[in-house]
Amino acid sequence: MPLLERINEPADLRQLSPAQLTALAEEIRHFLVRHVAKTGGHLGPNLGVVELTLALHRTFDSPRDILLWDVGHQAYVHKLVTGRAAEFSGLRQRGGLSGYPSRSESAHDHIEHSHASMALSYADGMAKARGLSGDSGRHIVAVVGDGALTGGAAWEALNSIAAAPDRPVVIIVNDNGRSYAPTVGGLARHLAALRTHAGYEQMLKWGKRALDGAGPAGHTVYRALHAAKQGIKDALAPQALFEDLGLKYLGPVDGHDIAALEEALELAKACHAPVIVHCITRKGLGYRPAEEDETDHFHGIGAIDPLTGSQLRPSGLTWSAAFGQELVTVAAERPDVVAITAAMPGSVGLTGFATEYPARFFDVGIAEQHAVGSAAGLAMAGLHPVVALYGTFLNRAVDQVLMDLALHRLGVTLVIDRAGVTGDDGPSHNGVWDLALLQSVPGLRMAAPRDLPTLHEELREALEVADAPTAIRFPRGAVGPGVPPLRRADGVDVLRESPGGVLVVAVGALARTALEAADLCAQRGVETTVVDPRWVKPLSPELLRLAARHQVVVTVEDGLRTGGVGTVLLQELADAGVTADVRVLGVTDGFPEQGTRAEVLAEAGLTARSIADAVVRAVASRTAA
Ligand SMILES: Cc1ncc(C[n+]2csc(CCOP(=O)(O)OP(=O)(O)O)c2C)c(N)n1
Ligand SMILES: CC(=O)[C@@H](O)[C@H](O)COP(=O)(O)O
Ligand SMILES: [Mg+2]
Repeated sequence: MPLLERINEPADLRQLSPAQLTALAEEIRHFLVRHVAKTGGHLGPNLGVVELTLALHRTFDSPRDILLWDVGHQAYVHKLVTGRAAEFSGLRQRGGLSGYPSRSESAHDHIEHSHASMALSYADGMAKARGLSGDSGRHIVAVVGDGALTGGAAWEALNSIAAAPDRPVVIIVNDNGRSYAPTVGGLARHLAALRTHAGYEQMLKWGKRALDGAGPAGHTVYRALHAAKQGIKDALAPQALFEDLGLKYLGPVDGHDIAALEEALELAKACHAPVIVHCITRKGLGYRPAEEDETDHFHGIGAIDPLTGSQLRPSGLTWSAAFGQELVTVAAERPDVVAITAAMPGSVGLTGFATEYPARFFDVGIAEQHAVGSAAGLAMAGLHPVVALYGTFLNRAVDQVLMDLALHRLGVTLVIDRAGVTGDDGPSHNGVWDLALLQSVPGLRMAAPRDLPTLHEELREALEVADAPTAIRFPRGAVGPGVPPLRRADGVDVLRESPGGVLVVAVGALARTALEAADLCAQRGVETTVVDPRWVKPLSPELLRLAARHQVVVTVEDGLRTGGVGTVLLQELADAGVTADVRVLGVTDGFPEQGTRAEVLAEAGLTARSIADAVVRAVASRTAA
């Protein structure tokens, strides 16, 4: 019987011999490749934490002890050893296993969102609560990647954790040297310097073994060496930043050597003080296509051929790639244009720009607030920064957009990728907040391209704005076919025109769906005019004039219904005394259950059929009134 089938709970791991643990790790790697190749997911990160997860669950007693996973994308092995192997065929699917920890799945799970650099804050809070409850026997362990450690929130928590030696937290730094791309910055350099410790520690071990064979004299020499260890350490290796903060530092430890890991974890457990265990791991370990993938070691993949690692459903030209290609073109004409990413150069389409213009490209690590804040500095110096990030991660930098960009009226362009529903990455990844959040930013101008031509146009228009922040937002996935306008009036693209009294205002990439809905309406005797406002903040006066000429106005946006474009239009029409019947269609549940983008959009009533139903109902109720 496969060993994995014998593991129903972490305690089962403690019965295994070292040889069985090695065999189990092998089985787990095969299991991960077999399943994630079908479902897609974070294969590379999870292949890198197999031994670490086994050692953690053998040393600590979850769920009595708390195991926290920063980001949580690397918790598949944790799920496997906590009784969920049978559910992996439904990973990241509607009604299936979440791609992140989920309290509804298991008492072993705690943090459910996927936003980096927060686990240490939970650990600090839980440690304080443990102190108040007197439950000193409970260990609190947080696994934080080297990438997540570049996030400011992690240092806010470390500052607090280090200040309380009587509030022990075990911090596992899972250091594989990468976020997606190699982790950047001074911290990454420091961790790398500490990693060289590995050589130093090996040298000590070798010295011990060699001297052990030399009898009492050898022991005397080794004891002298060991006594001088701190001096040697300071001389040969960098003084660990963490120790200067007041945290104990253990490591670096080979993150794939279960015995060495357990030795270090037992030491950490016995520390009874805040302690860092610095584990050196390799993302993608044990699966050659991931190991050899220099882009991101299969950080996050779609379905692949497990034999070759090749993508089964290549997506064609994505919005991210289209943006990146256009920015490279523009940058040739605009030497003032610079680009910033928060540790996701490939995902947001900036790899080409980074290659062409390395001096004008900045990866700030997983630090969105700093990405926007540093853009303010670049703009004040006369440059035009383009900050490319995912919609859901922009949320944590809204204050910087408000106070550092808008208040100073700085020409910075935010390129908001994965805007709108993403779906299979679960509720914390949908980029549904940007349209509503940014509506509140004074002076900020926002565009939502519907296809490639409008992406190019609106990006260039945004880059011309030097006295206010601008934002361009587009969804995950392929750009799709063009949607040519019949005509453009004062910035508004008329996509379909009819004498009927219904106006459909389609925001961004949903324009094509809105046109399909218009066809369905026509089949039911309702003729509609469909327009794309292109710039959704501020709304064009022409849009208000168009709306005032129609009895029914239906707005459609891939974003929160409350506070989005439709809400603003409704308010502006009311302010102008327009009596049109306005129906706002958008995402009403900000935290939809995971599923495909199509499933979540359907649930939100944003399919062609559901939009057509809404239009026909609005006309019927208007007629009845
Ligand atoms: C605030 C935030 N920004 C960006 C991301 C996207 N993201 C997911 S995992 C990841 C890299 C994490 O690197 P690390 O913490 O080292 O974990 P590893 O994947 O190497 O195990 C990033 C940037 C995120 N989850 N949260
Ligand atoms: C965990 C995380 O935040 C990222 O890895 C994210 O899952 C990537 O999303 P995309 O697959 O849309 O790039
Ligand atoms: Mg990493």
